[in-house]
Amino acid sequence: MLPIDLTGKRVLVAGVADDNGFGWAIAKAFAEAGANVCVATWPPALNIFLNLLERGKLDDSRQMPDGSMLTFERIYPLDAVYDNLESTPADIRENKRYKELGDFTIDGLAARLVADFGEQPLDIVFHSLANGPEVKKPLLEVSRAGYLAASSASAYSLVSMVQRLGPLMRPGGAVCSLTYMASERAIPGYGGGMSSAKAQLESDTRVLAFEAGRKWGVRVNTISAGPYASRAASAIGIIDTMVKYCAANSPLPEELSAREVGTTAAFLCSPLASAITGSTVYVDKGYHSMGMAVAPPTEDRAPR
Ligand SMILES: NC(=O)c1ccc[n+]([C@@H]2O[C@H](COP(=O)([O-])OP(=O)(O)OC[C@H]3O[C@@H](n4cnc5c(N)ncnc54)[C@H](O)[C@@H]3O)[C@@H](O)[C@H]2O)c1
Repeated sequence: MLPIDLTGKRVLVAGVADDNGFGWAIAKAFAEAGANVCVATWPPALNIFLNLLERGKLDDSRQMPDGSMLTFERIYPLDAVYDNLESTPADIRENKRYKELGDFTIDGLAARLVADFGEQPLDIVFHSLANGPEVKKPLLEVSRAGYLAASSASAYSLVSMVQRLGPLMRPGGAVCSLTYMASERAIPGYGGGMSSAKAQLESDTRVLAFEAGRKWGVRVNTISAGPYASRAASAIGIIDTMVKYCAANSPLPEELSAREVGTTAAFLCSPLASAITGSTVYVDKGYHSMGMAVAPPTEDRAPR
């Protein structure tokens, strides 16, 4: 057998706050491949996530195929909009959800990883986070602040993470993120400048792959996932329509599962993918390859 074997590797998955999103499925796939998994969680969602875990509400989702339970080596607070505490606005540092957490910035995350595990603590960094406060607004109505906030949380966060975590990665390391096809085709309803942020993320993936490859031997890729009804995606307001439309019109006429994104992530970040870098890899049942809709989603033509 040709195994995806990540035994002895440490992964950081940034953007896990429940068991509904891609981040959870990705963390689980890495754990199934034998990696030690740390996660980083947005401070406003951290307490709820810790409570769900403590009260056993996520135990069903924590079940691993071998009968063991998914465990995280560490759960770090992270607001990926902030690079260091000095440049973080006082109202955030003083906010009740943030002030007891220590350094929740990307610099703080890097420092905690070094304090907990030593100088080169990481093999894999997975960026599974995005935020667009005006995502429901069409681009024609998006404010400058909303557009820049989407870019900051959803695109520059990756650049900053590679800048700060790249030096902590062991040789053969891999970085990966999640993008969406709205970066290259117009998807009505995916607003707020999020389409622009995803275009930045994909372009940055190519440039970071070159720079981080030459500097640290680290690979950088992004997975372009099909629509999936996570918590963040539900905020768009039309995610169910997007999921049904894609399932009805894809070469593989079925809904995408988070696990399919997780297993691709495990492969892409494993030594089996050692020659893949700078790529946008579609995990969308082939929808990106279509040039014409087959049919609108209707009740009698429901996806399998
Ligand atoms: N769900 C989809 O249809 C879809 C499709 C393609 C790509 N994606 C991408 O997948 C990634 C994961 O999203 P998801 O759909 O699994 O939803 P999700 O809600 O599970 O994940 C988004 C995470 O980002 C976190 N987050 C938001 N702002 C943050 C910040 N400033 N700092 C740190 N964390 C922050 C949230 O707390 C949440 O945990 C995102 O990049 C998203 O754009 C999603």
